Amino acid sequence: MATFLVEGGNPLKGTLNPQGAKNEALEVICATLLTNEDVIIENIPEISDVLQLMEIFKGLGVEVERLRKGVYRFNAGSVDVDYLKTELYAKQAASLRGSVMIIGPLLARFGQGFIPQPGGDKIGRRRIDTHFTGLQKLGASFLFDAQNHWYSVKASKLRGAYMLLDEASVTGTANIVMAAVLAEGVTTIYNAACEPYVQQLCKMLVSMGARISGIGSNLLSVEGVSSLKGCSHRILPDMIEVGSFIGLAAMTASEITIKDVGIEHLGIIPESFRRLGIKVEQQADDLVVKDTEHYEIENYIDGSIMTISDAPWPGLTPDLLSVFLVVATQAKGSVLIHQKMFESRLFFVDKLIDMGAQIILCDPHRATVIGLNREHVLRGTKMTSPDIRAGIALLIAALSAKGKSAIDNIDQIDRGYENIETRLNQIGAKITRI
Ligand SMILES: CC(=O)N[C@H]1[C@@H](OP(=O)(O)OP(=O)(O)OC[C@H]2O[C@@H](n3ccc(=O)[nH]c3=O)[C@H](O)[C@@H]2O)O[C@H](CO)[C@@H](O)[C@@H]1O
Ligand SMILES: C=C(OP(=O)(O)O)C(=O)O
Repeated sequence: MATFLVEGGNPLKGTLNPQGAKNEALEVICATLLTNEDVIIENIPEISDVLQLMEIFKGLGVEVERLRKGVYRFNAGSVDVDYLKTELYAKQAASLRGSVMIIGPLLARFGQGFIPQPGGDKIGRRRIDTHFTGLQKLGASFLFDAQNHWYSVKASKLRGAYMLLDEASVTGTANIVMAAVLAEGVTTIYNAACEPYVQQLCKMLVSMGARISGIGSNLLSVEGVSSLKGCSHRILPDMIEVGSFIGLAAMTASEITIKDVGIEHLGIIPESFRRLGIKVEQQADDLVVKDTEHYEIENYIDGSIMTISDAPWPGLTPDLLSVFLVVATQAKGSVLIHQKMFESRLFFVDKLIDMGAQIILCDPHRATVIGLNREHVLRGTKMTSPDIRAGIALLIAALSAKGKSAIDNIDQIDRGYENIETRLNQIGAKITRI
């Protein structure tokens, strides 16, 4: 397991280019299984989760060709479904969350799909019931092998159906849509997730010949077609990385320009940082963060303490709450961070408290942060990255801290941020990978 050694306290200045979105990449790569024609995808982040998914695809017999950095050709003309029964597949699929999304397309095209308990962040219970109830509605039979933690689906034919999802699951909606595009008849999905990742997936499917309406809403209608063709698709900038960079600039009191952010796809994210008092200026499609020596958290109109909480899109993504939390530690004022979706994502605050932050962990879902207004800078320390987003939050804390820090288990950060130390060192950070 690699470690980052971080020398904190250096001001950063310059421009950062966000990578392509991890969660969109995982969805659209899975969608390439739906056609026997070439699909070209641009702006793929070359991060460990995505590279691991590509390894699974190669095992399945999919041609995966790197045309140039971030641009890949996929051809699923011949797929060896028996690969799903190998031990290697079980190991690979269990290492990332995104692997769960091969089920829908494989079921649609080959009548079967298997998946072991998917991996991803260990941030609390992560049920996948919604995926399977949706696929069952389309006519699939479902089996769960509780002893080996294997989920499997089978269907000789899928038929469109109406369904009201029990929760707006992001990967669940993706799986169901990918199955429905090749089902016979119309599928209506109510309470669908509509994060930009899902919107982008649907747009790519439409360019492959699928018929989907309601894209961007929580009511999707999919009229099944008999086959899909190839297409070219470009992945959006990673909104979580954009948010992480806003947090980094504020916390280190730096001036950073974040280029080509895809502003219209960021939803409530920039405004939520502004509510912490951070000046986030829009210049064309760039965001500029500056003058962050002091930033003051807003209160509600009645004077009470503000809450920053997550919600399904267009609410605030849960994947940025760790960054909001760390940024609040140097603000003026107090805020309640309420992570509603996941129950084990806030425990990393212990490390921030060791560094001198004033945080009360109220319960596994809620933490109150009392901002220090830079009257005391954080102190460098030794820490471990428990998950991808706590990892980046700890890296931001270490970069703002006085003295040296060591962050272990940075493989977690590598899951979602490409060459992060190289990119941050280019604008003045001092991070060494050992
Ligand atoms: C690979 C990928 O794309 N991962 C993302 C995806 O995970 P994933 O698709 O696994 O997450 P889900 O959307 O299924 O659910 C996330 C969590 O929120 C809960 N939940 C969800 C919807 C809802 O209306 N109410 C509710 O409580 C679920 O029970 C679960 O605990 O979406 C999550 C929620 O944005 C993100 O954190 C993950 O980064
Ligand atoms: C929770 C996340 O990822 P995953 O769903 O892949 O574990 C994340 O990206 O913050």
